[in-house]
Amino acid sequence: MSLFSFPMISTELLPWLPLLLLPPLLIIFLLRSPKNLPPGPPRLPILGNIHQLGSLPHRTLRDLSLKYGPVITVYLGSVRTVVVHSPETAEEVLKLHDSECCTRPKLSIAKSFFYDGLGLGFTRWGDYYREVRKLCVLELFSVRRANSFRYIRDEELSRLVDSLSDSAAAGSSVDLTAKMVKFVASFTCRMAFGLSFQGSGMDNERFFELFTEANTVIGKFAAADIFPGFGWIIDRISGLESSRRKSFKDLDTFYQKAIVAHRENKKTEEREDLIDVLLKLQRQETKIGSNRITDAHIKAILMDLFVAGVDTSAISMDWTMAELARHPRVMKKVQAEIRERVGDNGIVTYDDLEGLEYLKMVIKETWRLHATSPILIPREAMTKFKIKGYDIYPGTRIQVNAWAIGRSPDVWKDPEEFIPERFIGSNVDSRGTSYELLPFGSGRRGCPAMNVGLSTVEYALANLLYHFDWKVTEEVSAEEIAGLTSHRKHPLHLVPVRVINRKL
Ligand code: HEM
Repeated sequence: MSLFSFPMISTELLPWLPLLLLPPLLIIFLLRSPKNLPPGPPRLPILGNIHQLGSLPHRTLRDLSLKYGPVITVYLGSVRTVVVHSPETAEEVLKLHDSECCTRPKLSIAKSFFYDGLGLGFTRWGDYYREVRKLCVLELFSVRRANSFRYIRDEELSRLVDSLSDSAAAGSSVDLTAKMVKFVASFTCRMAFGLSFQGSGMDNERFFELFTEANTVIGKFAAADIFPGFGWIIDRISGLESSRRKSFKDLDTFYQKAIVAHRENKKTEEREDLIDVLLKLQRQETKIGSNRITDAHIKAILMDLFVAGVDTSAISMDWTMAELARHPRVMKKVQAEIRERVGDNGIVTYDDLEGLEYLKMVIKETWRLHATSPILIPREAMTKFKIKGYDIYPGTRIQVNAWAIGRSPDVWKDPEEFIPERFIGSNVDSRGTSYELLPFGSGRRGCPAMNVGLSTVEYALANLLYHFDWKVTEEVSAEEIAGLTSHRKHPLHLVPVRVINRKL
């Protein structure tokens, strides 16, 4: 046999070839398949564990963790996902190994809705991400900038209180859920776009509609993210792809018109809004990484701001008011605190907020029971590391079950009860340094705008509780529906009773 000829296999052996190849293939498979993974439930081919997760995955995952331990592996289709369920393991992910798993997985929504990773929330880790986050934190979410928009929050709050006062005078019940979403959305719209625009046919009402549509589309589960290769076909057949495309196109057109209106000086609001800030940076040829700021960058940042900022703040207010309606003792106590501090000044000011200790406990207790983002936004491991001794391999998706940690009997006494007093003398903080309570996440991917979120929620709630008593005329349910965020299932209907008569 020449040195370069292939060894010949006798023709009688050919039918047995598959059988002969099986043992070496099996050995290769076993050697290559990852070892020492966190435990988890058995999975089905193709589907993985997706059929077990149900409509409220944070609850199902918590139940699985009771059986398998605080770190579990589940498969979303073919995507290996590790979910952690205790403060210690959350700290391992968000602090100890933060730098090794601070990227986001490549999700289809990032490409189709978030300008292919030009924004923040769904952008992969890297130089670009670091630069865009720095720009947002310094220029858009700073305390100084937040303070410059206080007047908008005041005006929108005054509008909300006036409309609630009208309902109070008529003795009629209001859909407080809708009113609070509208309050946050209007505030955010004015902060980003200014009050109104001339000649372009757009207004904040229209944007509000577009935004509501977008939230529905974004919350929907995409097959492309768990069945790489063929999931996109399912999304196309189910109509998800086309509804995402339509919603994106509508918002993109809206943002573009807003940018052009600003360039042409057609906005009516005198004061500087966020588009002004971003356009100024564009004119100054400021760079994000090696790129000059384009309109696409500005639109991507606006998209993040609306998607990440409006829903989360409004949901936090909604759950708090619902829990207060369900717990009259706590409602009375928090109102007494606010009214005693503010007296007949006619408005709760930002300075008053500092002294409202019980209100802060009420909000924390609400976030403990109802994490706005129950399993946070997924991360992805970039290197191999260990959590609680288990091996986490690059490419593994990682989720932190903040909802389960908030209800863990290992962490909290009477975890299912709404007892704000549990925070008296406790140093558990909501800003991402206490892993028992993670309303804003933590680490490199934690919420970059928590100051804006916290002050909106505290300020609005303090004033709603100062100006009105709230009569409960129907059962207030704590049922939830989960998407990217966790909403209450039924709108909150309460009857406002005006108690402080001085106008804002
Ligand atoms: C009470 C209000 C808010 C709550 C409870 C909240 C909560 C969160 C949570 C849980 C995350 C995910 C953190 C993680 O995965 O570790 C997040 C991320 C984010 N939030 Fe907030 N948020 C609020 C307000 C806001 C506001 C007002 C804005 C913008 C104006 C905003 C912008 C963002 C952005 C851009 C991200 C993505 C960060 C990244 O991936 O790098 N949030 N927020």
